[in-house]
Amino acid sequence: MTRIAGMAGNRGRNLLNIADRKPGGAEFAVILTNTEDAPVLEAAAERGIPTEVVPLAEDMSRREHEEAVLEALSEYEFDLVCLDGYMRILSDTFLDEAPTTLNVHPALLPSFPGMDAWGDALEAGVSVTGCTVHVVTDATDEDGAVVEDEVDMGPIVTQEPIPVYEGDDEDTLKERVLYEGEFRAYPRAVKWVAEDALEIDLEAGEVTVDADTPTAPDAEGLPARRLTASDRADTLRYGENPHQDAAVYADYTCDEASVVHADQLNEGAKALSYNNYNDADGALNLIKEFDEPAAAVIKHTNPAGCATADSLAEAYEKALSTDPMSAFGGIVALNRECDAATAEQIIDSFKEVVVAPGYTDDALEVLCEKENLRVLDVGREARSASDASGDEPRALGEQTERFTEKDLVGGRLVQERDLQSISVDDLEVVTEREPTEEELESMVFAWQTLKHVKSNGILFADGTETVGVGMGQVSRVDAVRLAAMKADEHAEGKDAEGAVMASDAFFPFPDGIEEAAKAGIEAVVQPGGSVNDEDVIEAADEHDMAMAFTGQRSFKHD
Ligand SMILES: NCC(=O)N[C@@H]1O[C@H](COP(=O)([O-])[O-])[C@@H](O)[C@H]1O
Repeated sequence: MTRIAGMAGNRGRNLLNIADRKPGGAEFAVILTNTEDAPVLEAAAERGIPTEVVPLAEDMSRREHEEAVLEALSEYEFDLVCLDGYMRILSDTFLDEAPTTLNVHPALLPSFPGMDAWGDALEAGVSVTGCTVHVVTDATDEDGAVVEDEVDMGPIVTQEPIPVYEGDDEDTLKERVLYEGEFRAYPRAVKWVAEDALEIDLEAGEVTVDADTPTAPDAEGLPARRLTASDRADTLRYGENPHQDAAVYADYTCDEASVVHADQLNEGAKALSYNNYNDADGALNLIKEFDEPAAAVIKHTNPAGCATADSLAEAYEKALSTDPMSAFGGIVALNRECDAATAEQIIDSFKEVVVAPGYTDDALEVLCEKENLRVLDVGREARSASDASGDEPRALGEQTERFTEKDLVGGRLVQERDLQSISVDDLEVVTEREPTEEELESMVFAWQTLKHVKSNGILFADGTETVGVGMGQVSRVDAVRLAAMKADEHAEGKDAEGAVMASDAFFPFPDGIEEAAKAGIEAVVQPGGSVNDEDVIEAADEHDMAMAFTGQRSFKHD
């Protein structure tokens, strides 16, 4: 276990923070100050940490004081020294005898060394400053006099950026640097030491972080520390509910067609709400799956219906007729320029938002009749390559963003987007009956659509249109029942008879197949991989169903 000797001149906030968090299990052996009334003494004592005071007597030289400090510390065992506002420059007298000594400075060194890091940062007009944890190196000459250019210049261990906001003064900026910056950076550095992950080469002036530790960058592109910057593009009326404040932030490096960067063509209409953004993003992601003309209607991020067809109007009609009641107040996404025929259908029932890669003039006129229908254009350049007139435009379906993230209390989950895309060749038929050509096409469509349904998700499809969606159930068999109920009670002009069922994970028991058979399902696509696969296949064979395994899952939990 790493034991630390802390040295502070005043409050020692960083030392106390480290003492409370014990990064990598590190603990304090002692905290020493050179000031008798330093507040850190009481706070350390409260935590049961031994303290030492080594005042700087008037006639004491730098080296004599450092020798006295070493003497006081000789009572303790420690393998790391952490400075925190210890306002004495240390010479080789101390540093040669002490183990690795770290300090934190409230700026991104080598910018703004010295005593007024915040003032200097504000005066320079930087929009980002931060803090630096560095190894302390000798900044004195042979006589023990300070060499200003050497102060705060030891090898950098880690840094933390902090934005400077419009209207910041020294106090507000200092607060942010000290608490949001230093409270992250210093424990990180101590953790690395405690995990033996740091290699410090003082001669070369270099610090390297051992690549085998979980804190080091990994080869897959998931960085040890994720720094993302995005700009507030808009303050929203409210969040998911009226009592929640919210804003949308934009990442200007994103090349992909996106709702965040879409133009709202009927500017006079209400601005998009938090839920509109979220649902429209889900809708756009769904129709990016398809090359053929595709339409989807989304409610609460789940598809109420989705279809591909020869024309956009036909695709929309098929998507809507899956569950027109649920589609009320929904978000429509299209993967082709919206034409007048499609627009006429869209305004036929209440919809909140339509998002498409462009609109004909006639379509726009029709859509703008509806005051509260927000019309979003994701841009000509985002159009499907086949029907865009520009020079090699980015295809709408081209997905360039690699990761998604979800905030958790105290951290966040980051993962690669689910960019899986299957073809008929990927399907492994496991039943006695082979699927027909139409069933195979339907399986692929159902699978790509199901990727956008919350788990546990079940989707019934006929041809390339949905007929029933069972979303977000805590049991798979209930999801089947829900899809069957939707197909039976809500779908218009179609039902589950002879349809294909897709399941986003394997069936753990044959009951899901039994329910599907009752609904009229004749073919199933699912990942496979259950210990009960044999029983599930047997149930499918009994009903003369064709079943194919994808070999991969398509969970979507949020
Ligand atoms: N170059 C070192 C340096 O500037 N250190 C600064 O002193 C603070 C501690 O003082 P405090 O105990 O008064 O909060 C530290 O938080 C750091 O920002």
